[in-house]
Amino acid sequence: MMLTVTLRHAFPGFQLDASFQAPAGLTALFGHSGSGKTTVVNAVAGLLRPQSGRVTVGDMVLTDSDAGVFLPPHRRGIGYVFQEARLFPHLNVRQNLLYGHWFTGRGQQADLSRVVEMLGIGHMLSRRPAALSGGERQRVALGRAILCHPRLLLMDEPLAALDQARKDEILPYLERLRDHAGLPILYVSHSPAEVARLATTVVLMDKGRVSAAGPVAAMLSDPAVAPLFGMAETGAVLTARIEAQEPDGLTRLLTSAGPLFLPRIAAPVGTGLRLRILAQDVMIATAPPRGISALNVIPAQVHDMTAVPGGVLVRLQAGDQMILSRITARSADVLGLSPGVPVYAVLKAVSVAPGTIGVSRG
Ligand SMILES: Nc1ncnc2c1ncn2[C@@H]1O[C@H](COP(=O)(O)OP(=O)(O)OP(=O)(O)O)[C@@H](O)[C@H]1O
Repeated sequence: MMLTVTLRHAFPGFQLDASFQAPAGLTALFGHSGSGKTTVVNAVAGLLRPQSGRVTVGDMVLTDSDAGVFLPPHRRGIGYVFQEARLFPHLNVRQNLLYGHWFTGRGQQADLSRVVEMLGIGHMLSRRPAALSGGERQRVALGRAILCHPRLLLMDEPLAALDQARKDEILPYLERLRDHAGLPILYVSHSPAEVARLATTVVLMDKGRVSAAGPVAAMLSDPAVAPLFGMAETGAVLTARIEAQEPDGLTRLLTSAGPLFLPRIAAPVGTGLRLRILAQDVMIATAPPRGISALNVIPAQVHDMTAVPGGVLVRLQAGDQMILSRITARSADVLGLSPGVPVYAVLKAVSVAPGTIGVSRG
């Protein structure tokens, strides 16, 4: 199932001209305030009729200006999750989940059980929303959206109103949804950390246009794109698999670039992970360093170098993955770096915060 979007719409002083595709998985719509994200979401939802455009999910046409098609919001089969959960305060969790479902059959029961289990909300079914934390309320809102059997989920900054602890609590459920629901999720976010952890596809918006779009790992390691997330947030995403839990408290990971050691990650051997490695945490050496505390020394090759404010962003090819490192121009010069030069990327084990590590299927 794929969402395809082509939109043209003019407001006084603002022109939207955006096209992108969102495959199954989570597509993050990312961009500055005023870049047009909400306008895109409204047009996909059917709240804004674009002056011209076409929106389809699978073989279902939601909007087609040429053919005069414009389905109203309630006929689009879209599940919504907003910043605030918007649950009914007088209904308990179970009633909130089932709101809008008329018939009670065995299929529906099985559905409910599956969703309740996926979101870990079984123990709160008889509680009212007032007795839930913000994160728990958002899980119920997710459940309600899925139980309507949507073709597409629209999420507009669903974590923005939560503190970090509540965000951490709900992120694993969003990962499960992304990996198991089998439908496109269009997810508006301002947070590079969320995009790095959750997105399958990233669509970058700038002044009403799509300035770049593609798979998350390629997007976040692209020197032309990464700095737009902010220099301190610039970093590549690596996929890895837990290979062993070591007796001294480290977890040994396998990546295509070689082994990686991080402080204990509480997940079973074999679990697929997604690691966000910030460019400012990666050092470069031209010979294998000795007598150094950093545990991770990854053989790599300079792919390209881009001048950025305060230094140079070096893209390193390690195995079939890309790592970014931000160093000063002087260091780049002293090391004699240029494309093709073999190097070692050096990473402190503790620089990858446990809360930023994502779990992915496969
Ligand atoms: N109904 C409207 N009438 C006129 N201008 C509008 C209307 N809706 C949006 N705009 C303009 O379109 C531009 C894009 O707005 P939009 O809300 O889509 O941006 P955004 O990327 O979602 O921003 P934010 O991250 O702040 O929510 C803005 O300049 C806004 O003022």
